[in-house]
Amino acid sequence: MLKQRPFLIETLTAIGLIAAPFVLPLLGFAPNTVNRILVWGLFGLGFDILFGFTGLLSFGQSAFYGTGGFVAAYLLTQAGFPYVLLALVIGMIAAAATGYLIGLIALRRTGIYFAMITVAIAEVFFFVEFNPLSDYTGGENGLPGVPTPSFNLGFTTLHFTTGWSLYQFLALCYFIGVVIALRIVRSPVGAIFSAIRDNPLRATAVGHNIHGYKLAAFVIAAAYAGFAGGLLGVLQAFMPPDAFTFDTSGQLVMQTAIGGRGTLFGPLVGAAVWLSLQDFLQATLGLGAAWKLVLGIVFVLLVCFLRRGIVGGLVDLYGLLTGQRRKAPDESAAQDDAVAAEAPPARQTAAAPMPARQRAGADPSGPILQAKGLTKRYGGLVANSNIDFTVNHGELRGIIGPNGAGKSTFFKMLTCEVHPTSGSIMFEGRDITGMNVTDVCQLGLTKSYQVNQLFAGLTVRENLVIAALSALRGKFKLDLFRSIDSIPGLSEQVQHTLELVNLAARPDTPVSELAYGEKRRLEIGLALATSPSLLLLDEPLAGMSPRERVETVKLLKSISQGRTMIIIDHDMDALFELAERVTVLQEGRVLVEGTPEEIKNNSTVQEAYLGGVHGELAA
Ligand SMILES: Nc1ncnc2c1ncn2[C@@H]1O[C@H](COP(=O)(O)OP(=O)(O)OP(=O)(O)O)[C@@H](O)[C@H]1O
Repeated sequence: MLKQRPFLIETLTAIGLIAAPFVLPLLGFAPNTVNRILVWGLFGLGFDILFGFTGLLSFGQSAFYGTGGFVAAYLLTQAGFPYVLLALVIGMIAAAATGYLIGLIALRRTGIYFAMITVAIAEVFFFVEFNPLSDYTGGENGLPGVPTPSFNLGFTTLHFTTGWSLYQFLALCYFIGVVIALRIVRSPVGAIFSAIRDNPLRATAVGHNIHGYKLAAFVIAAAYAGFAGGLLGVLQAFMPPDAFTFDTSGQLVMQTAIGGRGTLFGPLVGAAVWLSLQDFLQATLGLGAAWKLVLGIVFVLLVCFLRRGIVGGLVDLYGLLTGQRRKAPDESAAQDDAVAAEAPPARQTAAAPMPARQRAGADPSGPILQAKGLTKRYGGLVANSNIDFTVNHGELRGIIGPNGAGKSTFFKMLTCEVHPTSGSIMFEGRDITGMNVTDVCQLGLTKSYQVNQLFAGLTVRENLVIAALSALRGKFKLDLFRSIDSIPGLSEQVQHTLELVNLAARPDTPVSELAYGEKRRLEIGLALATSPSLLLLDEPLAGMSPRERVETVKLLKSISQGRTMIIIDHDMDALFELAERVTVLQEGRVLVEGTPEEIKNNSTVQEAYLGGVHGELAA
């Protein structure tokens, strides 16, 4: 998430764009090169929202660049449409609509399969442009005669023709593009984009409809591409057919990687490097087609030694100088969980319990959760068998069982991460069997994970913001231009959670710099920030030192006030101290259920644990 410094980046961008015609010629930049850089930069703004912020690597942006470009060029050259700006906007809308339809298909897959689908779709567009639609697109000849814009102001007419004159129009378009992109990445939607990039599984689990948000990012990128495609036709007075080629998509990806993804300005800087190198190596040194060899070497060096690109490298350098270095998401992820340093002891929190969600009509004295006959089979393996399980409002239930007893699978079924083979789950009187994890979280049932599932590239506060946004905004809302700070109750809820999990002293610390115990507390905080009425904790004490365990048990006690919780853990002493009732699972079945005292003295339970933690039980 970009830091909220109102208008600073916008002001610097405006100054840069105004100064460019005076400074860049001194550095040897021709106006046409600068104009091409601006078009690529605008194209890249949308792509960076998709790739840099949302983590979706598309190799098919040429499809939208070409669509927007050819729609605008067709209107202006073939259909006699006189308004250049309006034609550009229509082209942009056509590209966005195309992006919506393609996104519906491509986003059904993730990772490399998503990327492959985008390549295939771009190839289809290239074919369609050349063959069935060649009457409209000009086929291999493209569409010549695209006019430049002029605006009649009544008392005078402004003409933007070529060179620095056209630059003014392109610079204004780029500036508006930057302002819109900044609004988007600073909005709640922008925050959720970053969460999807860092950990889509957890973004889903804290209650966000990530498919909807990914589609939004895809459409935004397509809209930017469409507008930039239209500008290409205006810039060249000709809409070239190669706008649709794979080279266009590939060049955009490389420019973004060179300039720095997730920075918005990376694609512009990457385009400046690419185009100036091209001009210098081809024209000045006369290397011809061999210039790409040099470019390839530059690209490899940059990717190896400046992983966050030029802009990312500069941001890191600034961070180093000012002591606020932010690690790249993948860099953080690599270090996540490798840090098992001893955490500072947790103080017992003074924060009052956060209000849990209460469904209208729910009986606050009866059962909040009822599972009947819950069975889960993985092929021939029965992980859970015919489990009947009831938890009442306000109860703190413990679940124990030897390794492989089926505890985590049981939790996964309750939160609808996996669907039961048979049986049913009622939550607050509603049948949630077969629902998805996002909807169940929105109803007020969520869990903290056995293995940390944090947003590794974000800070502690930003992590909690992602979770709190789901409770405050629902699973999907397109408030693209709203400042995240303007959401009522958000900062209070985040602050409250920070205090509850004793991380109020480290809100701006990146996740990668947290000690292991702190990460575990943040893991619990992520679940808590969604305001659940039933909170499941899967081994919250796992991997903690004895001192951390004692402190975390205190923390769990304070969290449990006014909340219903189910805790799985192997630490019997801790669980017997916390829970009012304990359910023992063995080989996927409920072995016995009772008060901690009854469980401790139960001979069947002791039998189940013989050779394991029998001593602990007897203690
Ligand atoms: N996705 C899966 N595919 C196949 N088998 C699975 C899957 N998930 C769990 N199992 C199997 O189901 C059984 C129960 O696993 P589960 O993780 O629920 O146990 P657990 O009690 O949580 O264990 P632990 O205490 O070690 O975390 C195990 O035999 C496990 O190998």
